[in-house]
Amino acid sequence: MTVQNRKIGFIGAGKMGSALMQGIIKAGIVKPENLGASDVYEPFLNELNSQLGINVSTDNAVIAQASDILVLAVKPQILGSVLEDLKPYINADKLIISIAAGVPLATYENALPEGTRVVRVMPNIAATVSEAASGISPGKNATSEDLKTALEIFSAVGTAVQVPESLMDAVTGLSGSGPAFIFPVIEAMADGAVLEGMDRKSALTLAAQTVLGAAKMALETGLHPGELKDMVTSPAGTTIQGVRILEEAGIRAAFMNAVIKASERSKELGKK
Ligand SMILES: NC(=O)C1=CN([C@@H]2O[C@H](COP(=O)(O)OP(=O)(O)OC[C@H]3O[C@@H](n4cnc5c(N)ncnc54)[C@H](O)[C@@H]3O)[C@@H](O)[C@H]2O)C=CC1
Ligand SMILES: O=C(O)[C@@H]1CCC=N1
Repeated sequence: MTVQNRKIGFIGAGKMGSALMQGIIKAGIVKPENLGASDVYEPFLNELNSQLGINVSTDNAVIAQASDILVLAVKPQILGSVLEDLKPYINADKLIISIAAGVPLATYENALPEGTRVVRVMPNIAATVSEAASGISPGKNATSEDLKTALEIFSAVGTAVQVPESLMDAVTGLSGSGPAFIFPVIEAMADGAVLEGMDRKSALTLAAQTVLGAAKMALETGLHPGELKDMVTSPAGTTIQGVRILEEAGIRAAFMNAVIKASERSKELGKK
């Protein structure tokens, strides 16, 4: 069964919930009238209702009852109380998809009624522009159809891969948090060009397109990133001078450590 004609509800319509809803509507896999969202903050709901034409409510129970697929998009820290509130409205006919960082599948399976079908997903904010990178792990009661459903939803807003649950914290540190590691790179590279005299708008356009182009080459050529770097660095040229500066600054260790630290924080959030 495809997701078309099934009702998808979001509990939490903040940054990630609304990014996903925008991406899903843009992809056309679900009609706005089959999409719903609840949040404690009414202005977010009003905006989504007027921009996307989806159903909204400040009552989680209303959205939970109306949905075949329920996406949990609230902070991990409040998930426990949200699961308690939702419990009376959940049964084995509904598929629960959670995007909360760190929280293990077992937490949902233990908190919700016996047999509840849960899939854990870690997407990223680029769902807004249909370029999310998502890791997906099905829970013990999820069927192969449920996994297909999750893959269909998250492939519609970018690229989605199934990963063992043991790697979900690594997915969180890498692609979940990753956009926030790259935005400062774009900003800082643009700053360099501004310092050289370029206007800010052109500098940001060129910096962002450079990141996009490099990412596309890595994905489409399948070449090792080191080989791609070698294609740019002419002997005694400009690039190798910049590469040396980045290596002196410890850029590789900095990025590795950022991913590791974020993954560790994901593990910590899951223990609460
Ligand atoms: N922001 C991101 O890039 C990503 C976030 N996530 C996960 O998505 C989840 C949401 O994160 P964000 O959207 O960034 O946070 P956010 O703070 O923007 O959104 C959370 C929303 O939940 C609402 N909320 C609070 N209590 C509620 C309740 N009792 N019932 C219903 N709604 C309630 C808030 O008003 C808020 O709009 C988190 O679990 C996070 O780990 C996952 C991947 C990427
Ligand atoms: O920072 C966070 O906790 C969330 C999870 C991944 C991206 N944002």
